[in-house]
Amino acid sequence: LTICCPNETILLLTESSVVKSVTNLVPVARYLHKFDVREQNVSDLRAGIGTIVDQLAYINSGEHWARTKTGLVINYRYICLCTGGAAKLFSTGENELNTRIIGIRDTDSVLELQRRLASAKDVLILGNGGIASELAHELHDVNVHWVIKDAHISATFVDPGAAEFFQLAKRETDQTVTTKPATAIKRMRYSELLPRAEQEEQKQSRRGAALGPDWHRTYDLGGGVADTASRDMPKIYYNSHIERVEQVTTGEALSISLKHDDGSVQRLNCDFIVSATGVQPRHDYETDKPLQLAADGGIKVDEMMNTNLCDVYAAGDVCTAGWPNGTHWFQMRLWTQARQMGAMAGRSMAAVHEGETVYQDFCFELFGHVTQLFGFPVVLLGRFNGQDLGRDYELLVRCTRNKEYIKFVLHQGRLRGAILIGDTDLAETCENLILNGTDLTPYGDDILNPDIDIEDYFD
Ligand SMILES: Cc1cc2nc3c(=O)[nH]c(=O)nc-3n(C[C@H](O)[C@H](O)[C@H](O)COP(=O)(O)OP(=O)(O)OC[C@H]3O[C@@H](n4cnc5c(N)ncnc54)[C@H](O)[C@@H]3O)c2cc1C
Ligand SMILES: NC(=O)C1=CN([C@@H]2O[C@H](COP(=O)(O)OP(=O)(O)OC[C@H]3O[C@@H](n4cnc5c(N)ncnc54)[C@H](OP(=O)(O)O)[C@@H]3O)[C@@H](O)[C@H]2O)C=CC1
Repeated sequence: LTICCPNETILLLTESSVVKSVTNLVPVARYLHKFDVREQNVSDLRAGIGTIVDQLAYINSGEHWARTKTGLVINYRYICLCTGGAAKLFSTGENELNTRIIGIRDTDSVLELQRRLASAKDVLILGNGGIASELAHELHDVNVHWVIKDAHISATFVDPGAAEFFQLAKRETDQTVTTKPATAIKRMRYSELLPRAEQEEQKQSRRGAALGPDWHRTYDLGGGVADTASRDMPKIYYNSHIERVEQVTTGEALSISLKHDDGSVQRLNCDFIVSATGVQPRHDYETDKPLQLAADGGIKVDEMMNTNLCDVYAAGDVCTAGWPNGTHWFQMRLWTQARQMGAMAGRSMAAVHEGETVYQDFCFELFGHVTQLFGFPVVLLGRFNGQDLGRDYELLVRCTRNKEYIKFVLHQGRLRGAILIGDTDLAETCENLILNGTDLTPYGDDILNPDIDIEDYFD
């Protein structure tokens, strides 16, 4: 907004004085970027943005004003809701036992994880997505029990072949605990700027922006078991779910009963559970007219990031894409998409303000995500796991043990998705092949022949 409307008043209302921004933005392909996320104090934000540290409590969209939790009333012309999400936690239904279940969302939740890890011998990770995969890779000096519903690890991101690649690499490459930078636990959270009175209150709801990429590089996630230096893969319980959680009568541990899909039951003990079981959109404020929500609880937005309320926009984890998904795009609650949606909302608000027309950004034509899993660079493109392609697709895989894993998803001879693990330099080629719909049938398996440089060939 500051770029599109440099002369307008722009106010950032945020419940925490720590805000996150993208830094070190590096293009990986035409529409793909990798970046770091840094925390900074809201007072250090660029000129042109006013800031108020307070919580949004109410929006009167008819009269264009909002009220904060401390009673401040703010008149606005346009408002964009970027209030993110909260960890969706597994619950035992018993409050006492639920105190032994934690989620990971923001800086404070990681500090809580560290606190519990310090004396833990056994920790259970529940879930098979981004956070669980990162914890499985980063936790050390503690017995990790990884409970997943699927037949392979990291199922929200990769297929069984890539999962096997990661597990082999973890076993075979030197995974001794790489000592973290000597710095003590780097408190990534500045001391709040709030008056003392509110500091107490703030402690109750100390929330902040979700952690985003590289969070685990800044924290030592070591447990309380004598230094077992190695970073073996956790003990994995496939096709399983938690059936019962009880307090072990003698002592502190939890007794967990797992039920496997084949009907068998297994028991284990742990000190606490990390529920890495997804995100629920967070909009704990009232509005004069009801916000239209999607089935997953997100605020429904159109391709211009409009909600159903006049001049009210939404972007990031709090919203759900309400427009017909492109052939190669679908929503995933990621920093990658939060950043793209925020930029789209800003351009959309500015266009309305200036009486101009703006079109949906091209980035919503193709799903792209750059990340790291188990220490490998990973690029996910298009329908990388055959999402919504039914059974009517074929896979072409090239794998070099502990070096690279490349999977092409081909539908009627055309590339529809790709998983690129390792330094493959194929991201831009795959972007083009997906977007151009090039018929690859004539090339057969040669398309992944390591002796043929397809980057040059299709350049
Ligand atoms: C552990 C973890 C690791 C992740 N790793 C990655 C990764 O490697 N790559 C990736 O692409 N994505 C990753 N993600 C996902 C990514 O962090 C989120 O998709 C992204 O942060 C969403 O951005 P957002 O701005 O929509 O929401 P958030 O980052 O959650 O920010 C929402 C902000 O709104 C504030 N807020 C909420 N309610 C109110 C209110 N009523 N009034 C005022 N302020 C309010 C919150 O305090 C927060 O500052 C990770 C998430 C987690 C939890
Ligand atoms: N490297 C990256 O890009 C990272 C991205 N993130 C993002 O941050 C957000 C939060 O991460 P995360 O919490 O891992 O969410 P994810 O959506 O990545 O994973 C949630 C996992 O929990 C499973 N699950 C959900 N409910 C239950 C349950 N009751 N019992 C057992 N398993 C359950 C899901 O299975 P199912 O899918 O079958 O429902 C899925 O495997 C996500 O949007 C994620 O994409 C987080 C970390 C790293």
